Amino acid sequence: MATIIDGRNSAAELNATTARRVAQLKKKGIVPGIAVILVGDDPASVIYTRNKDRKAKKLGIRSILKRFPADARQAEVLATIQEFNNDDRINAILVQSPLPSQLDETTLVQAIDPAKDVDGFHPVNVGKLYGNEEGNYPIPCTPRGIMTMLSKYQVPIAGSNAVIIGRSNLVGKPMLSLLTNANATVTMLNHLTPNPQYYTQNADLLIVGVGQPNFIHAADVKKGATVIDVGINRNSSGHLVGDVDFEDVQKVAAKITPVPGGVGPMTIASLMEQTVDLAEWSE
Ligand SMILES: NC(=O)C1=CN([C@@H]2O[C@H](COP(=O)(O)OP(=O)(O)OC[C@H]3O[C@@H](n4cnc5c(N)ncnc54)[C@H](OP(=O)(O)O)[C@@H]3O)[C@@H](O)[C@H]2O)C=CC1
Ligand SMILES: Nc1nc(=O)c2c([nH]1)NC[C@@H]1CN(c3ccc(C(=O)N[C@@H](CCC(=O)O)C(=O)O)cc3)C=[N+]21
Repeated sequence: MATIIDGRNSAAELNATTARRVAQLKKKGIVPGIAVILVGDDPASVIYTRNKDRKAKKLGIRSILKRFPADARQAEVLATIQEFNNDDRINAILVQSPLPSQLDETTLVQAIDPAKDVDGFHPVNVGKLYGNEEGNYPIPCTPRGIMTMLSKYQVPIAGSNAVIIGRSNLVGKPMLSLLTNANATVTMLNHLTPNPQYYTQNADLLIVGVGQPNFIHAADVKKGATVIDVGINRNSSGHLVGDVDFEDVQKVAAKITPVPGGVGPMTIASLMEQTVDLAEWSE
């Protein structure tokens, strides 16, 4: 049976450190602040923003949620981003995705001050990660949380064969940069990849971010592999499930993340960590 990589426990540990860092900043009169912009009422986004808001307040981080109706205009969202850019009490800004189709996500993300870009989506920060640059810059929170868990559970990365399924800007692409920078040999699959098992069966580290329940079974996985399930789906009975058939895959994997309780809680903890990073870097 596989070791379960416990995201809740890892998140609790990280949040304790973040709370101590917030307390240190408060002694200097600094309160970290995050602003989340949510347009419309995509159910997953509503849950995610509520969890973030709750966690931020618990850790002593100022949290502002700015909500717009689904028919919001580009100019008004843009104006709000400018306001947060100019607000000294806010050092982290996040525009929740997905956005309604009348809004241009690229333009909105590029309007965020790169020093306040807590999602690490601004092209300046994307470029720094891609270039493996030194120094302080934000990186996407889901991949960051995954790297933290891999390190905590001593999963070897350098010299490993890593396979990522999915190529989004939020998950797959930043994960590709982080693993490549850490000296893994990385293969990234998409929906047109012929014979995906050819890759997955040779993966020491398999990262799955597709958005389909039961996408990965034991037969797809190399014995002794580490499997990271990023997917968040509802199954036919309404329960939250990942992309990996957990019961089946845990028979062959050495280490595996569950859903819920895996990547999700670490994403939020990493977002809080990075909010405090940005506050410290801007001191
Ligand atoms: N736990 C967490 O913290 C987070 C969870 N998520 C979850 O992770 C999942 C992925 O999110 P996100 O990256 O934003 O989603 P996207 O929908 O943007 O991307 C999905 C990716 O999966 C690929 N894909 C779809 N079908 C196949 C297939 N049959 N074979 C190979 N690849 C395939 C797509 O390929 P192609 O590009 O070719 O279409 C695409 O690149 C979702 O379930 C989301 O809810 C997301 C972010 C954070
Ligand atoms: N700009 C932007 N940045 C994101 O990082 C981003 C986004 N948009 N859009 C949506 C996805 C999705 N996402 C999740 C984060 C935490 C949980 C999470 O906390 N999950 C818990 C369970 C939550 C529950 O029980 O409902 C778990 O997996 O255990 C889920 C999903 C971040 N995303």
